[in-house]
Amino acid sequence: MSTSWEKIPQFRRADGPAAVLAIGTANPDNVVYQTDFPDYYFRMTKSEHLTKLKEKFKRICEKSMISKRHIYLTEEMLEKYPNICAYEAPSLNDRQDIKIREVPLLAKAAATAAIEEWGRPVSDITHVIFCTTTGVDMPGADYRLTKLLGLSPSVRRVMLYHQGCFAGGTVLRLAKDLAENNRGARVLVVCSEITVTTFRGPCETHIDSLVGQAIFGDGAAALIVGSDPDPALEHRPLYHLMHASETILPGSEGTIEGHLREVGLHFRLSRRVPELIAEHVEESLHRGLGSLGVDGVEWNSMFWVPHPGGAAILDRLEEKLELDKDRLRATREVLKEFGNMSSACVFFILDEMRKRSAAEGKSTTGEGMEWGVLMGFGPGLTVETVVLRSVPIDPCSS
Ligand SMILES: CC(=O)CC(=O)SCCNC(=O)CCNC(=O)[C@H](O)C(C)(C)COP(=O)(O)OP(=O)(O)OC[C@H]1O[C@@H](n2cnc3c(N)ncnc32)[C@H](O)[C@@H]1OP(=O)(O)O
Repeated sequence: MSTSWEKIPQFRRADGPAAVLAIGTANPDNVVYQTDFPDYYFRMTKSEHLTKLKEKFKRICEKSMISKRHIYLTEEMLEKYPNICAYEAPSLNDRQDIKIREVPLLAKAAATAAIEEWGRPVSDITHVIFCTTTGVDMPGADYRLTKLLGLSPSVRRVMLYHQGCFAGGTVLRLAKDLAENNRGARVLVVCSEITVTTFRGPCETHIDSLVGQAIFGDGAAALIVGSDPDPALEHRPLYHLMHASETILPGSEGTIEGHLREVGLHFRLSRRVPELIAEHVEESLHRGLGSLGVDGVEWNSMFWVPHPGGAAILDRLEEKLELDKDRLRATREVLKEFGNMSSACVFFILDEMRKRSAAEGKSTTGEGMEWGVLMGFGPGLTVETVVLRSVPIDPCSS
């Protein structure tokens, strides 16, 4: 049987830009408070004798601007896995067993919340993008999530392992391309991060690892992304994805690295990271906005969603861009309540921002502003920049 090209249905692009149609988040139940954490951490890792190091850790925790974090590993679990509490002991098998099971479960909780807000059946999801820093496996966490949610076996999946904190921007960049190039596509995007692979005891000569112990937390966020929302079936979109780009910062090689070993994931974090990000941030912003023909923007007239890698990064950004204190309010709130949840963080901020904007009677989902920017920072040093356009808030719907 022969088919002529003319008879094959034409695949069409969407008319409008991709948009975030719903957001859901989830965290493990176990909460650690930053004020108690130095005592807890040095006790659990049997490191009480390292008194000077503990004092330094206290200083880092105090300056982190974090009040609490959700962490999957409880005291009971840590007692069961002494090698996870050591600085360097073979522990990858135990870590992997936990992550392979728990990362998709946390993702399911966030995805379920997003799908519920979206309001359409799971059978309408056409694509899945799953992102997690660790827990690499075959078939992957994307496969497990597909099964857990009962998605179509033919849903088109993309799995991103081991990217790090910039990947909140990466998944949006991919989702935008998928949604805009496949008319009717509805992309479930999930970032699920659990610190089981990075938790380890302290080491006097590896203070950057200690910084990681003070700032990383666990959480998952899910979005539904699609173009041309159907008003009969879907709510108004929350944010339009107008432009997405990625770049490696010059002179930044080796400043953030993560190496997977028998002992888990070892992090390298240079003190130069906040300064490097601030030094180059305007280049990324001009590239993104310039591509849209938007020029001469006053930075305080935009809404901001930078990955809160650490308090110092936010401080340097504020200084460099001369941002008013209010501009990073949602970002600082997420850092305070959850810590650095790697790729998932930026979506917690979007969620916080749109809810707060509605609660405070702002005219748009972007704190009353029209244009905004979401930025991911991570290993490389890689920067993802996504230009967003907010959506008017219907005063009758809040
Ligand atoms: C995982 C990914 O892919 C992406 C990521 O998000 S990676 C994480 C990115 N985050 C960062 O790079 C952290 C940025 N840093 C910070 O937020 C802050 O420096 C901090 C909260 C850690 C400390 O706050 P601060 O205001 O800078 O306090 P500061 O007094 O300078 O530092 C506290 C102590 O930590 C030490 N310290 C801070 N950063 C350090 C680093 N990267 N390496 C080693 N030591 C460090 C300081 O030397 C200092 O020690 P002393 O008290 O003995 O002098």
